[in-house]
Amino acid sequence: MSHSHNPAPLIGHRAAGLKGRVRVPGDKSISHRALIFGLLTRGTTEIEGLLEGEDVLATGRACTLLGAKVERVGTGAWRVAGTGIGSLLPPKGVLDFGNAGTGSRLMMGVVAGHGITATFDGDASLRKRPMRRVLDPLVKMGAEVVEQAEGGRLPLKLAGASDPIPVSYETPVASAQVKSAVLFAALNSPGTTTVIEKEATRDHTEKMLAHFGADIKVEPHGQHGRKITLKGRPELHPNKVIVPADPSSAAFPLVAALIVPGSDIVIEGVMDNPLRTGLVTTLLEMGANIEFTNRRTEGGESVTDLRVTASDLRGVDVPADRAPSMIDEFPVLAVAASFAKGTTRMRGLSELRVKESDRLAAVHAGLIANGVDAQIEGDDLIVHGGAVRGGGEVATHLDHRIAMSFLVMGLASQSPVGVDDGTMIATSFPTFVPLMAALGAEILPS
Ligand SMILES: O=C(O)C1=C[C@@H](OP(=O)(O)O)[C@@H](O)[C@H](O)C1
Ligand SMILES: C=C(OP(=O)(O)O)C(=O)O
Repeated sequence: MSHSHNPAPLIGHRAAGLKGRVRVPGDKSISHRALIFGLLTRGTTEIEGLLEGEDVLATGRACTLLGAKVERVGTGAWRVAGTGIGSLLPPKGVLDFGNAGTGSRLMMGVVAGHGITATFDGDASLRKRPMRRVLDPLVKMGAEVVEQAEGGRLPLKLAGASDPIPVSYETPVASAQVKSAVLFAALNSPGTTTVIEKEATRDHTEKMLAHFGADIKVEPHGQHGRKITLKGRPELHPNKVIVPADPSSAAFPLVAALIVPGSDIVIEGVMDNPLRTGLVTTLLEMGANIEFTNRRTEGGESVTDLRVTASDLRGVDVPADRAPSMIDEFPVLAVAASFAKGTTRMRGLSELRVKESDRLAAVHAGLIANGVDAQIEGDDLIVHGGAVRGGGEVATHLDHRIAMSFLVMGLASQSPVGVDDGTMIATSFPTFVPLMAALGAEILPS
């Protein structure tokens, strides 16, 4: 499927202190999964606080093509009438996931576990991303890759197995998408599947499996890992999903408030699942003023309000084993590090090379374009902070997080920072520009 769009360049201007209270949209990871659980549950699943971003909407369309009735009943309020496990329909069209790695890979797991054939496609960014990491275990479970672009890439056609073979699978990369694809395929398997991860990654699929009544066990494995055991063919029961605010989106106003002098903001109800809080941990080590108030549980996840005031940051060493808990936050951490006193070293970033863009290269290039002294050494990114000149135009390579990170940089640099295209921001945070404006930040078309 060819996607072309008109790039919309944006520019972030130097701001006076940011002020106000905001709530960022629902978590993207949980939103994708909520729709997929709706599809796999017979009966009606109600969702509150769904992220209405392009990535998640693409997953909703795929669920419709696979037989669900997906209905928007209010802002963020959705209803999914599912077919149930084992009863998906063969899709009449291509499953087009646009820019979304998560939607495409999770749905490959769903399709692999059913006796149907589906074609998966996406935009120019998604077509470059590696899919073998999910296809390898799914083929072990009996699925067949009928057609694929070179290197196991999209577009590809996948024929699922009507009786997927239960497996014991150790994920070779720290990836919640790979883990989740195997678990979704295993849902229609006549036996018990085990997934082992050496390093724990976000556990939303596991939590939601339990929430919908599946028989799942999660145990510690080794020093940082987990072993997940799932019994196939459960009868999932419809259960309401309340989606908490996305910590990966909260990261942008959070870093903005730290680096813009005079800022004092509150970001409400941010999910603080410990497998998602690596950025906050790191910023606290850097000397950030972040207060956690009103901690409570929402939709089975712990959430908290974050009060953030402008801070004098200092450079730190970020250990590689923290990377999975902040994998999408490194671009904006690199921006925070640019304003910190001293050097920040972020270790073990190889996975950044296979996101919507090669984020290691894109972040490095953006820093250099704005006068920040930075190097890549192996899989590490090193940023020497201080006053940031700005004035650069950053190539975003169809990557929403690169766009938002450098617009945030422009709010505190000496000269404004431009990005060549802001359209991809709509994939994960469609209200980013107005939300930042409500805090007093000027992000304008250029
Ligand atoms: O499972 C998920 O919802 C996600 C997992 C991560 O990807 P990987 O599994 O490739 O690490 C993350 O980068 C992505 O934004 C969302
Ligand atoms: C990596 C990301 O998403 P995905 O893999 O779903 O495209 C992201 O949102 O930063």
